[in-house]
Amino acid sequence: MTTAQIISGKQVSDEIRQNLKTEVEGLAAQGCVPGLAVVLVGEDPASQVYVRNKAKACEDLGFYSEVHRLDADTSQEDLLALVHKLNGQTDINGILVQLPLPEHIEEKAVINAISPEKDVDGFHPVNVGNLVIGDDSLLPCTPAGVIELIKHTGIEMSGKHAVVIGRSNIVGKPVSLLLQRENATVTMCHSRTANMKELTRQADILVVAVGRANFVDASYIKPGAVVIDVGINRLETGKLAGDVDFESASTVSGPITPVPGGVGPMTITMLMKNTLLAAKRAHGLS
Ligand SMILES: Nc1nc(=O)c2c([nH]1)NC[C@@H]1CN(c3ccc(C(=O)N[C@@H](CCC(=O)O)C(=O)O)cc3)C=[N+]21
Ligand SMILES: [Mg+2]
Repeated sequence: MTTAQIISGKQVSDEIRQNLKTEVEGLAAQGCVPGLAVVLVGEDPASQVYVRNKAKACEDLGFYSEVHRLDADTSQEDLLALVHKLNGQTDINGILVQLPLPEHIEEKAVINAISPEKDVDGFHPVNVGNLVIGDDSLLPCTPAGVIELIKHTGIEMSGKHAVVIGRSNIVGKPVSLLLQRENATVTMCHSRTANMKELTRQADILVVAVGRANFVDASYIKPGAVVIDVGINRLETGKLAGDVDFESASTVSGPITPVPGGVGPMTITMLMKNTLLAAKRAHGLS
């Protein structure tokens, strides 16, 4: 039976968005309206949903937004030309090119083409470098959302053992850096880690980003540990599953995120927060 506290990403997200909305109203009076451009190449159904959610979030918050839907066979050259155009548009403060891109397009070339000041995904090498150094940067959205959710539990990160499963550039690596920034002691596990359970069972905070449905069950978890599930796996049944087997894990864990309704909504909220920050910087207001 689940006795664990469920961390509602939806609820935390709504609270943050309410604050962002208030700030946007104040900025509008100063002639600053945050603008986000979302670029989608091809017709991946999951991407369509995310892009729609992002456009809706913009509308709810009073942002200006543009959605550019390009054919799956769009050339890299044409995509880069659009990015350059958006870099030059003063009504656009944030640019997000939805990943993954079709195989004939080199993702790195596209990410590198986005102005670091408009890189609201936090994927550009300049922003990644600033994150590593600890300088001001636009933080990657999912990792920033994970930290917000942990903060929301009220559980102190400083001095705690945080274990991250996964070492991707978009989640595992940056979330490890952010946890360190919060003074946690961080262990990173990945597919070649030999004694994974031994490590995860020592975790006061466990962040799971492996991309495998229901990979982590109760046997990985120290009683009372905070568990953050970054996984979004679409099952054959059409249902969404996390990387954590919630039913099992929540019998031993402390506060734990569900999927859906956990990290996902926070990712979009952090995107909005980054776009607002980029807009303020562009207007010399931050
Ligand atoms: N350049 C780029 N930046 C991204 O941030 C990016 C991307 N590409 N490609 C795809 C992934 C995935 N992603 C999600 C965002 C929100 C939810 C989300 O809102 N999930 C809801 C459920 C949505 C549903 O029902 O499918 C939830 O977990 O409650 C999920 C996934 C952003 N991504
Ligand atoms: Mg989630």
